[in-house]
Amino acid sequence: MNAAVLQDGQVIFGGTDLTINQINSIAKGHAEVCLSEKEEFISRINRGAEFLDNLWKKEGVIYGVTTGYGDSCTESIPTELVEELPSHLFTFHGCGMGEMFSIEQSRAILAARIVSIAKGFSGVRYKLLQKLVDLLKKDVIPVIPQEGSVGASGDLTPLSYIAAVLCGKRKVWYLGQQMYTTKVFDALQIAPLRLRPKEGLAIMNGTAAMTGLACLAYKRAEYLSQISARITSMMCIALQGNAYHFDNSLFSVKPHPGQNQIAQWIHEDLNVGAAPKHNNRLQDRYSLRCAPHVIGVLQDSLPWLKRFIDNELNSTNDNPIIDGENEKVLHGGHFYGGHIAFAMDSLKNAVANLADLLDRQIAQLSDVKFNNGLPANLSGAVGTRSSINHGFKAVQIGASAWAAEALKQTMPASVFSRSTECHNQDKVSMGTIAARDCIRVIELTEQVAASALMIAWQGIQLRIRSNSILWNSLSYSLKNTIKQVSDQFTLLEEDRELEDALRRFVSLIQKRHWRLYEA
Ligand SMILES: N[C@@H](Cc1ccc(O)cc1)C(=O)O
Repeated sequence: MNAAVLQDGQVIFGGTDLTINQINSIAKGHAEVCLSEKEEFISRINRGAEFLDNLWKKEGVIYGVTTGYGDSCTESIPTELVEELPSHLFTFHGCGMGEMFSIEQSRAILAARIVSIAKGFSGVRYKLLQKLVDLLKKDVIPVIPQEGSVGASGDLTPLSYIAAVLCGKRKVWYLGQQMYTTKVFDALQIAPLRLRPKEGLAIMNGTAAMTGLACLAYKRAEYLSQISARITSMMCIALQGNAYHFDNSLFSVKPHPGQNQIAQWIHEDLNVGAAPKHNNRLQDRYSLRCAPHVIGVLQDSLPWLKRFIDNELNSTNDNPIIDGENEKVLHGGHFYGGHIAFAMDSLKNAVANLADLLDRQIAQLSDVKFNNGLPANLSGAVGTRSSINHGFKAVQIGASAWAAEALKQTMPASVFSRSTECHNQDKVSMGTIAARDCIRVIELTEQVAASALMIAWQGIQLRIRSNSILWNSLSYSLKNTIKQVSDQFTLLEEDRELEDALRRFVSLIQKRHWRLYEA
């Protein structure tokens, strides 16, 4: 990877926990990755693999090594076929369907799997970890179809694409293209690996697909919470709303810290002092007045969501657990992604509520019945020209469609558990479906936020043009965002196609371009 873009420094796998931010940096190709070369780490990893080898020689039976997988564990594998077993595992799971995960998402998934295996309880060789890290280093990224995981025997099918690629099979992303793995391996002189008995299972039997996605979703949601607060402030100015709805003493009696934080940010943006003794101003509609109560649900959820994701990311999500130190093989269900499933089901609900909130704010601002004297659909056309111009009418309709589509995706996935694999997997998490839904909800909400930002900016510009607000009365933070939008967008006077501008705004949200709050 180009050294010039490695702005986030180095990330070392092995020995320490990784953060959600580090997974995001790796996904974006902004971090240089390496594997710990500490003697103690290398020997701890290898001890697990050696212990397994010795145990196999001594006892002759180890689940997933000398037996079939899952419900087929009663099948014992003749010694001469044991070596072939791992390649059967990734081969029969080569049945993923649907769209492919993006390169960014696939890097996050690969990185999440390495974090888990590097905990040292998966019974693999150090060499396998080296090979996995090498893929990231050389940016040779497995192509992974999105569909086919129930999220509780691990993400078996998606992760089979990582195992297969290590062995030189299937396809990889390289230089932005999908290419056959053999071709890229030949060109880069990467030798395919032959998996040792437990190694196929170690790569596949965990929650890395949903967890990698969860790390990406978390970062985007965190930003959406902040930008929704900033947009609400702009909407409040444009609608000439009641700034005292965000007063500090009002919020001191409702002690949700995240909700208070949002109210405080909006209050500071609005540049007003403490509420007067008696406030005659009318109460605004809920999408303004209750904005901290809606955005606050997400803001207050971020800490526990982070804890769930951090813990899953830095866990050994595998089975069986190989404890080389104490020479134990522990059988359990650590491939079960219940925490990520619940986190993603919850996150998509909280985020979709932002789409809904912003869509309602847009509706108020576009409608002359509610917008306190602004033109219909925020059109900036004047004189007779205003009769043929329709301003943001279609963008408002679009925002309603995106909000509805986001809300429609909030059905929890985790409640759709179904018994599968001959009733061995009779309760599963569906966490990967939850994470994919969550990403989609986030995408749609970013579209609504992009429209809301544009429309709120137009509302403020129209107020400035008609002298109903003064530029100098605005807070530093609002002026800053308004200037940033002015660099990207000019006042909508005559109707024009807004698709390109909207797409640019969405991408600027994803790049965290808009300067928001110091949390
Ligand atoms: N997750 C199962 C293993 C398994 C692997 C592949 C399968 O197709 C099914 C089950 C376990 O550890 O018990």
